[in-house]
Amino acid sequence: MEQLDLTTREGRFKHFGSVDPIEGKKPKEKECMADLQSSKKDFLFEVDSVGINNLSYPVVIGDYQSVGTFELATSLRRDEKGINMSRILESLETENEGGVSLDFTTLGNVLETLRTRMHQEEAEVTGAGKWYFPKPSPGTRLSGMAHADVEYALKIDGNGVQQKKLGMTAMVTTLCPCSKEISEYSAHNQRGYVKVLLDIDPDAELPEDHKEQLYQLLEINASSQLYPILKRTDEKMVTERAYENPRFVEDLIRLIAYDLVELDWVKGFELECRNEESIHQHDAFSRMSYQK
Ligand SMILES: Nc1nc2c(ncn2[C@@H]2O[C@H](COP(=O)(O)OP(=O)(O)OP(=O)(O)O)[C@@H](O)[C@H]2O)c(=O)[nH]1
Repeated sequence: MEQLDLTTREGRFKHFGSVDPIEGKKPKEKECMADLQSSKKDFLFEVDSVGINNLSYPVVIGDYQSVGTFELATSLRRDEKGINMSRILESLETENEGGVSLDFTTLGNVLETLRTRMHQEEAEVTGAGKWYFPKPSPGTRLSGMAHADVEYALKIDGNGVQQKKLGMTAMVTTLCPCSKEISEYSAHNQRGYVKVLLDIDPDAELPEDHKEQLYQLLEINASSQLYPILKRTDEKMVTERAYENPRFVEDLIRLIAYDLVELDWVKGFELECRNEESIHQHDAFSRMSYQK
């Protein structure tokens, strides 16, 4: 039995079962290693998308750093076995300046680098994260940090941008019109989630304040809005505003859809409203899609 020195880390590791590495027969230098991914023959099909997802990576959204989640991929030709996946992260790193800026220009740069380094025709990315921004209360104008979830999706090929999508999920207040109508007092209300995925015209000029525009039209059509800081005077305002503007999930989705159709940089959209019902254990939802 080997006498182990438990005062050293090496000794403790062996004591707990670690073994020495073997000499091995396979090459250790990169030039001598098999490169399976790059092997060429007829692999039966081309592949639409191959890459990585569920990647957590720092992002900058607006004025703040945030935690991003990414999916990045390229197409793959029929005569190639695989892609060199390490180049995906290398491409993302080229735009890392205290996080990757979540906007179409920066993501476009990442995709151009990726497409070139990977020698593939198409490249695509979806980057999502929480966008933080200051939001003042409706009466006292006291500002606190609010947030909405945003998603930028881009797909390019040798001819330029193929697909450009902008997603957002915002939280709102909805007050039930039926409950208001039938009850002697009060009306049940709840926190609602409005989720939109916009198909953006690649040729149109995307306004600088597109996030703000989108957030505003998602929440302004609801019964009332959510605020970080509310004093009593503010609380009275939002309570009464909700009572004055009752909305079913059906009302909300139609009112938002009207505003979205009016945006000239939007080609189409998928929209969902979901209420976490305060009088049920289940939720209520409405969903629609629209192409101009
Ligand atoms: N294609 C492919 N790669 C995978 C898969 N699973 C893991 N990998 C990756 O294989 C990568 C290593 O391969 P490459 O990126 O091709 O490394 P390399 O050939 O030394 O890189 P280059 O010098 O850029 O050619 C690692 O980043 C792994 O994440 C898979 O299912 N398919």
